[in-house]
Amino acid sequence: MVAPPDNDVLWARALHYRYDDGSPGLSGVSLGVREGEILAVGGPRGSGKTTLLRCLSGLLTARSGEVWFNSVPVHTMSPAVRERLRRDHFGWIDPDPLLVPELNVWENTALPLMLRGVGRRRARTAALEWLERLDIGDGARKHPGELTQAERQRVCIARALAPAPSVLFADEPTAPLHRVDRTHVLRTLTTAARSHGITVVLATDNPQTTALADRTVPLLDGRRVRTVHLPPVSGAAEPEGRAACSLSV
Ligand SMILES: Nc1ncnc2c1ncn2[C@@H]1O[C@H](COP(=O)(O)OP(=O)(O)OP(=O)(O)O)[C@@H](O)[C@H]1O
Repeated sequence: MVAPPDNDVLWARALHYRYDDGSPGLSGVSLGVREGEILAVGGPRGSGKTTLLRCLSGLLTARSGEVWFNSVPVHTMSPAVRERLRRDHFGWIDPDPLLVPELNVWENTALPLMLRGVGRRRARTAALEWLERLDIGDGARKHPGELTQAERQRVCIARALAPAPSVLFADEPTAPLHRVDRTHVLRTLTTAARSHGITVVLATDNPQTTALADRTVPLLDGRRVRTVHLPPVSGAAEPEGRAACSLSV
């Protein structure tokens, strides 16, 4: 087992994953994520973005390959230890805004903090601060059923940021939002992550989203690819004069 570079908060080597029905999820993906970096995982639908985030976060165990978090091997951890790692150090945002319907907005937001042992009053204060930042403070006492889908997603983002996780995994976090909302929410998310030193791994097929990241790792058919921009073809009119192709690396 080769130890990962010191400055990578997350490091994965040769990850392979296959679903129970035989669908290939990942075919030998390696990558490193630096501390405080906002890394976008790009690629079209079905390219393996969600599978990669799940393997990196310990939600799925790769069939082969290694995942390290702060130089600690995750791939050899027992399920219980992996669960604790996720609870204490990782945050997750899904494309679908799932909240506990019986709890109000601030209680939903405070839940991960309370699961980490933070007292109710402190957890409530932190939750309210994050809800304000995401422009949903007025709805703190409402229940999820009284919110729009976009408002519920803002709550999910506040809930993921409130415990200041070491790494935030965001799987298409703005998928349910309107275009106008999208930029604002993404900027809030990335600014908050940067100011709190939170590393973000963001799955997206949206160029607007990748533009806010420090770096993009593109996937295709479960493999990392490198996009190569070819020089303009002389005599051809723009934009057809430029072409791009993807190579497996
Ligand atoms: N639960 C599952 N069972 C079987 N196959 C799956 C499952 N989830 C994903 N796959 C398959 O694994 C491959 C990678 O899917 P994945 O969801 O990781 O891609 P993605 O890039 O995140 O796509 P999307 O943007 O549609 O979510 C696809 O071929 C997909 O059909």
